[in-house]
Amino acid sequence: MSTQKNLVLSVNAGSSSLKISLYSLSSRGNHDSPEPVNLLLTSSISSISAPPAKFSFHVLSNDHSQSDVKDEPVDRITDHSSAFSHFIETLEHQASIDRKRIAYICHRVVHGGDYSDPVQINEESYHHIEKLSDLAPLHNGAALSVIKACISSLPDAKSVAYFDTAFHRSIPHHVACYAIDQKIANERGLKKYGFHGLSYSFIVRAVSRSLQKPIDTLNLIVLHLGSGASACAIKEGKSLDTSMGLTPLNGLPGATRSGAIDPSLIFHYTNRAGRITHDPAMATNIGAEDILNRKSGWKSITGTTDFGVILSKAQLDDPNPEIASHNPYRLAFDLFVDRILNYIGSYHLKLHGDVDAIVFAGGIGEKGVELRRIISEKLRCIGYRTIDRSKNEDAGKVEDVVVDISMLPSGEHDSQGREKRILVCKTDEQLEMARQNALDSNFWPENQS
Ligand SMILES: Nc1ncnc2c1ncn2[C@@H]1O[C@H](COP(=O)(O)OP(=O)(O)O)[C@@H](O)[C@H]1O
Ligand SMILES: CC(=O)OP(=O)(O)O
Ligand SMILES: [Mg+2]
Repeated sequence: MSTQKNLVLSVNAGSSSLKISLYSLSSRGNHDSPEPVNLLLTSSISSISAPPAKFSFHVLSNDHSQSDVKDEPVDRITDHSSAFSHFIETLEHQASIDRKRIAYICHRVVHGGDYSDPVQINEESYHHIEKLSDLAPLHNGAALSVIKACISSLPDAKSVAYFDTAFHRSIPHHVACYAIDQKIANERGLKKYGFHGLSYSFIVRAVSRSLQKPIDTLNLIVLHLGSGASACAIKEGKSLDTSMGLTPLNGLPGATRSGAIDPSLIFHYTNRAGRITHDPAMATNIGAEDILNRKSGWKSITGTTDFGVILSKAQLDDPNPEIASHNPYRLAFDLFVDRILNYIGSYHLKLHGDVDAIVFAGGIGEKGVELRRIISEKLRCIGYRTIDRSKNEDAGKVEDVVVDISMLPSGEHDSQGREKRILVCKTDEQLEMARQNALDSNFWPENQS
């Protein structure tokens, strides 16, 4: 058994899930290898916020059948930290991998404030991330609880934080600014930060490779639709605008999040609209942030956080526009389509119509066949390709990371040479972090040529 310390563990604390992947570094100096890391195992814990949580574990080896677990309900997983402990126990018992070989643990940290690069966790960076927790109430605290668990269960590995916000540092100042007193905005850092950045960076690279088009020529409208959902306008490979804002609450609705509302709504919703507080004396206060982050979205409209269930019960074949007034699943579906179209329309204009592709990603974007079909039909009037029914239905079944689901008459493109395709991308934030880690000379000086 190898004892080389050359493994990278990537941990992605989403709002409702924990996704973990373990990689080894590809042969050093092998520039032909498409990725600088090789996947050894993956694990995911979903439905953390809608128990029982479901645990999956998959080892990539010739004989992995004995160690595989698929969607096993685990009652004792109640939060991200217990989810991570369950993973570590399974790793110990099911996989013959020596934990001491893990050199780095990459943590997806959703809010990084003004950090533009990954940072190694030490007392100072830990406290900085902790201070930002109020700006990502469903995420930063969960990521910190996993970082703590790693420090105690994997003491030989170094933890590094990778930030969702970093990708959006290219958003122009006037786009990131809110129309409020600029002195207060500057003092308090009140601006659009944007999230899902690790996913967007992965997607830009994957689409560039798939379309064989350099990143700095790529214009995309990407829809990352998961428990949290956002849209991003990407110009020449960089974020131009995105739908989430100061916090991951703004923009599209999500599993338990309202998305954009008139900010005054909250004062009419409840007269106890205080802020979320960590002070136990105030624990009974139903804060505005709690209502909008945890008690809204699909859960509040339909009772389920699972968009797959919403699609199956939305009676999408019924063309009656009134159906949404008595079918809550249809209401959720129609409302989501409406909000997604708001962003596509606006980003299409911001990109002057020069768009290479609309990309669907995230759990809903990758699995929601009907959502893709209905949105794509509405995009034909602005020049996007018709989607191919069977390519759309099979997108989740093929191995490819990027699947073109549009009917594309070969060589056809608009006056700017852009083909306006519709793509599905199996995004992978864990791989994005591991890749960035493996290529970083600060972490692997001996691995660089
Ligand atoms: N068959 C399906 N069709 C549409 N959406 C689905 C399906 N299965 C799962 N989903 C949605 O995918 C979401 C999870 O997406 P994911 O991107 O993995 O979430 P997270 O934000 O936790 O990372 C679930 O909350 C569920 O709503
Ligand atoms: C930023 C965000 O909402 O992330 P997730 O969708 O993983 O919860
Ligand atoms: Mg996610």
